[in-house]
Amino acid sequence: MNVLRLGFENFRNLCPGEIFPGETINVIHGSNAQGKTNLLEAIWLFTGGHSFRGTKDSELPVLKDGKNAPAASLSMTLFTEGREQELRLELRDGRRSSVINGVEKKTGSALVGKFCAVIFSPEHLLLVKEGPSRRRAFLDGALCQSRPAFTRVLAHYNKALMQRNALLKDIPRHPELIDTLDVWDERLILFGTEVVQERAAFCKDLEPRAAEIYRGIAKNREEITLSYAPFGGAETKTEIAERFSEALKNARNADARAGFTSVGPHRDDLTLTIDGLSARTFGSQGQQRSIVLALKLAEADILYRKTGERPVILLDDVMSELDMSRRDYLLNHLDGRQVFITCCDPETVRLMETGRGFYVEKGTVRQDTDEKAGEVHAENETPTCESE
Ligand SMILES: Nc1ncnc2c1ncn2[C@@H]1O[C@H](COP(=O)(O)OP(=O)(O)OP(=O)(O)O)[C@@H](O)[C@H]1O
Repeated sequence: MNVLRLGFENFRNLCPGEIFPGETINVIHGSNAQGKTNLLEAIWLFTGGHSFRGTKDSELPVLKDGKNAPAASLSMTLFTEGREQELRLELRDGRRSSVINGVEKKTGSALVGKFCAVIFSPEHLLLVKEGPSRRRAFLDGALCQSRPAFTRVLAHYNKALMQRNALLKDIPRHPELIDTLDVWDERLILFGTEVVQERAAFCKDLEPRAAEIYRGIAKNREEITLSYAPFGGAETKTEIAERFSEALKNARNADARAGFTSVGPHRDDLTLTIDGLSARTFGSQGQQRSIVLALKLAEADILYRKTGERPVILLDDVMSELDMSRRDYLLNHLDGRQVFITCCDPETVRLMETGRGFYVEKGTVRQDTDEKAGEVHAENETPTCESE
């Protein structure tokens, strides 16, 4: 799929306007705090997801006299499913509504599945830098997008886990309740086994793709591995269920004392290595950035294989800490994908062999005159918001 046009009105600091992106690389450049990420965020919201910066919907419309305006409006012309489609997203009083090809929908979630994108923002570096929960969230998020049925399985597992934990907290006051744990153990094993199998199958799919992309980014100088192997690497459904059941039994008394469930897929990790060493402990800033990028781009490829539509790639502030050859990979070797990259350095635009540049200043977005190399910005005069 390809974004052909994006329109924005009253959205954050962006001056009302529209852009016509190219179908390959689109570099959005400008100084700090001019509105580059806001533009990326406007595109992202068409996935139906929340802001990737954790902002509430009511805070997204433009600030006027210290208050957010009541409404913001975004529109997109998208080429998908073999034709042009018109999408509109309205944010009014913190609520979303949408219009898809002229048909009004009461919710913004009606857009889910219409527009697909994969986002990399600096916060995603926590996927390598922090503990296992970030990596589990990455796996589960990617699985929910590519296999919607997984969302239900995960919800059932989390519900059973919550109920088991509530029961464990009651046991010190009512020791006789310990026998009723069996019911919740059964449910945890039923859904947990499926969670583990789905994650393991996804990682098997993801690893060769991510490794190939990483080799491209690092110009074949480094190798990465991904490993998700809970319960001693058990593979079959029966094996996983047996080992999970055994682990729950062994941990039962300790869990009752602690008041929570200490074993299961909610404690799993995805191990990432670069040249055999833990990416979290030993990876440099550039290597950590590169491995997260490889995971995200591989996730996009898997989505493409499952849905037949290539997700749009949104890369926010990805260039800093990457050397020239890694930048060159992102700008010139992501063939067949529509990519939006934000950066401060106008030199980045000159490294791009084909694509479009957009210059953002004080919320005004202008397309560069030079289609190929994006010779800085079109007009000589400083663009300003009409409302200023
Ligand atoms: N609701 C809003 N209304 C008006 N302005 C806003 C709103 N939300 C954020 N801003 C402003 O938008 C400006 C641009 O933010 P943005 O994150 O897009 O910058 P950027 O160009 O990506 O900068 P950087 O290179 O530093 O990441 C900020 O100065 C911010 O204060």
